[in-house]
Amino acid sequence: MTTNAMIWKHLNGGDTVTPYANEDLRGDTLKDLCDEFRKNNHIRAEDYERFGVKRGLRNQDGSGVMAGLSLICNVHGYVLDDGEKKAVPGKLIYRGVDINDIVDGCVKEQRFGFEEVVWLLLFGKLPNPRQLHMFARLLADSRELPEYFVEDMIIKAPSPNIMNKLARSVLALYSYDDDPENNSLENLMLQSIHLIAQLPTIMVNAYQVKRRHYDRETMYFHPLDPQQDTAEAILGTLRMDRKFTPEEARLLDLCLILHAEHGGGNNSTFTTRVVTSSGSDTYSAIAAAIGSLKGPRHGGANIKVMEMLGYLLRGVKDYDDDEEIARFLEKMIDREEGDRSGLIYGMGHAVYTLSDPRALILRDNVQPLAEKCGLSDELKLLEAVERLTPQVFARKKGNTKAMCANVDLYSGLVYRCLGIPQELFTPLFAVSRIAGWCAHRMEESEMGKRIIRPAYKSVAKMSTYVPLSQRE
Ligand SMILES: CC(=O)SCCNC(=O)CCNC(=O)[C@H](O)C(C)(C)COP(=O)(O)OP(=O)(O)OC[C@H]1O[C@@H](n2cnc3c(N)ncnc32)[C@H](O)[C@@H]1OP(=O)(O)O
Ligand SMILES: O=C([O-])CC(=O)C(=O)O
Repeated sequence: MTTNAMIWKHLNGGDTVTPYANEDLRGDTLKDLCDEFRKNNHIRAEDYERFGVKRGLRNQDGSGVMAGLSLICNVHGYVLDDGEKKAVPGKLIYRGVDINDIVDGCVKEQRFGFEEVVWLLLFGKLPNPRQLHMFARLLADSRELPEYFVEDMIIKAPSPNIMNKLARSVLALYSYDDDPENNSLENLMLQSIHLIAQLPTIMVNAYQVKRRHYDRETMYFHPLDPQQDTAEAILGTLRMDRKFTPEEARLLDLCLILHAEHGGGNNSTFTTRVVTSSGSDTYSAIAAAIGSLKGPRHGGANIKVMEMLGYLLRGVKDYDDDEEIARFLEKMIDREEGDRSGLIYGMGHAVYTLSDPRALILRDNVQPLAEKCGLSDELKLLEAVERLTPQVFARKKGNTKAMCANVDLYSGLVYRCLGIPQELFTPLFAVSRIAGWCAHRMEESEMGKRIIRPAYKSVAKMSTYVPLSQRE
């Protein structure tokens, strides 16, 4: 019997009752409740325009409403020419340094870059060799979880969804912290370093327990090796035989570099800033950000891309036939194919127009690997999605707005080449993006100085209070 059922039984004097009376709710009652909601809740589309509401905090041209100043990142996707938005190739700049230069530097020197990026994001300047060495060792030494945390919080409370488990584990770490409510810079720094180091450990442990509990497979709890950098630690604890090649670890490291930060306005980072601005604790802010990233329009799109690929592989007969693929994509937009959401995952972006630099780097890296990994058809189809979606949109919606592949289109193929299970794709995004979240939390806490509080225009009509006995 589940805990809920037991509590329910207790409350009902020993009679077993369905928890939350779900059985009753599933029938007509639930339908009636939803009908009641629909009857009383409708906002006319024209009212948004009438009251100048910036839906999704967007200006008329799709650009984001300016919500703050930041030193951390610049996401450059268009230029304004005489007030008009002009599409340009995308640029991603961490603390003034172009992401392409960071990647090229690490590739040239054949070394890991994630630790360097975390330092850069948190402190504001590239580390020197001594600082980098010290910081990489500090992160490695901080990866262990508190005593009995895995037993009490992960093994005893598995989740079928690793993002859900990450959020719950981060919240649970609050009670293992001696000073969780202290929002001084020193304490935020300490908590940030611990969380950045521990999230990969939580992810792998949560996955192993999920395997055992839900998939009835063997789970492995390999000890951490304090000599390993983040990407190596992930592969070394995830794989049954603990083995991986330096090339594999560097490819995973590349993914971590690319996902680490994306400005203050992306949904999960803005969530961090919103929660931080209320003065709440680090665990609440990071758990909320994980919840945001999980969504299929944000980081969760990397799993949805693979699901979409499955629909394409099954639904398209000739993978070289652009017309057939385009027709399938049109049906996806019309909610007749795919997951019926109307979305083509991995395509489109709130800021980028001609290109997302991360998607280009990931595509360049997966192209030479796809055949060896047995993913040639998958790559061919994703390239077709990238090539054809803008045309399909132009045909369907009659607009020629520039639209590009985003970071989520090719990341899943890279992970597949590394043998990483699909359910870890979004958690890996979180393991990397937590660096950006922490940097923004510190910036918001030190420099924001105002609770974030936008307004909602009320369009409700006044109505008189009617005593209960007189209501129909
Ligand atoms: C890490 C990341 O978060 S990257 C983004 C990952 N998400 C995805 O890949 C999901 C698919 N893409 C999308 O849903 C969108 O492109 C987003 C969420 C990324 C950006 O959304 P927006 O900034 O609102 O997009 P934009 O202003 O260009 O689009 C407006 C219209 O095009 C639609 N649209 C944009 N992209 C897509 C898409 N990939 N598939 C279907 N429709 C789309 C929007 O739903 C909207 O339609 P409407 O005007 O009829 O309401
Ligand atoms: O910036 C955005 O809106 C989404 C995105 O690409 C990210 O968070 O990496």
